[in-house]
Amino acid sequence: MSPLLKVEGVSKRFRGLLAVDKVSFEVPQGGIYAVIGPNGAGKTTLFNMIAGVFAPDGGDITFAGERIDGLLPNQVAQRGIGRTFQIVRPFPALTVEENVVVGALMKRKDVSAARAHAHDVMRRLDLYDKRAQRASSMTLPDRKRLEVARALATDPKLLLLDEVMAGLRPTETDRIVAILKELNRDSGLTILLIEHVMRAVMALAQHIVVLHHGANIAEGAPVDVVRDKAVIDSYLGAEAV
Ligand SMILES: Nc1ncnc2c1ncn2[C@@H]1O[C@H](COP(=O)(O)OP(=O)(O)OP(=O)(O)O)[C@@H](O)[C@H]1O
Repeated sequence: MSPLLKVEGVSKRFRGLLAVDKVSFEVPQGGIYAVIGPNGAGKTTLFNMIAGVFAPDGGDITFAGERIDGLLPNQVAQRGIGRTFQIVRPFPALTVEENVVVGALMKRKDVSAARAHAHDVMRRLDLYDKRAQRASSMTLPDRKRLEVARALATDPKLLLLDEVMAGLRPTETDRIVAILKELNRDSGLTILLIEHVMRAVMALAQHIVVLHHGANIAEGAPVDVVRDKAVIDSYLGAEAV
């Protein structure tokens, strides 16, 4: 089967800095893959290229058989890639429900259909009881789940998650991990996550890609990647293994 997402030799330079250096990997339909690596390794830049924020300086990105590198963010989103941001950015003055409806309207013209879909998504993310609350008054764990809900409301085939577990306690991390596993199992949602919280990576990912100084230094099954000497030296440290 052809992969849902194919990243081939993708690079991005910011002035003198090679932020992403000829990175290649594939994500199969229905997979949960993770990108890990130290701060500044190029993970968010890679996501930004997949999501259409930056065009790569070199390389190809193919999604569902179509080249998407160079498309604009809304064109990428229309094709079925939903994303969250490292710094959560819901509309603060809107309620939880209104925020999720905004996402749902991307693929729906009808507001009542968008609202019905938003209700579905909020139930899945344990946000339904908080739907009337303003985003600005939410706790961090709730805002993180709202960020996932907003992305999910756009009906993605591929969900890009940028550090959704950061700052959460282990019980809250486990709650999001369980929700993501359920979405993957029930709807076949393909997930690519950037994550520093290894507890979540090990619980979720079937395959890990490791970036360091922009380059892919290792990839494979989680059990193998965490024992890889280059990964331990550059990122995990010996105590993590
Ligand atoms: N818009 C930009 N302009 C200039 N330099 C940038 C820009 N975005 C990222 N960089 C630089 O590119 C490099 C990779 O950054 P990136 O944010 O992709 O790393 P990261 O792996 O996501 O890090 P973190 O784990 O801290 O989020 C860094 O040196 C960063 O300073």
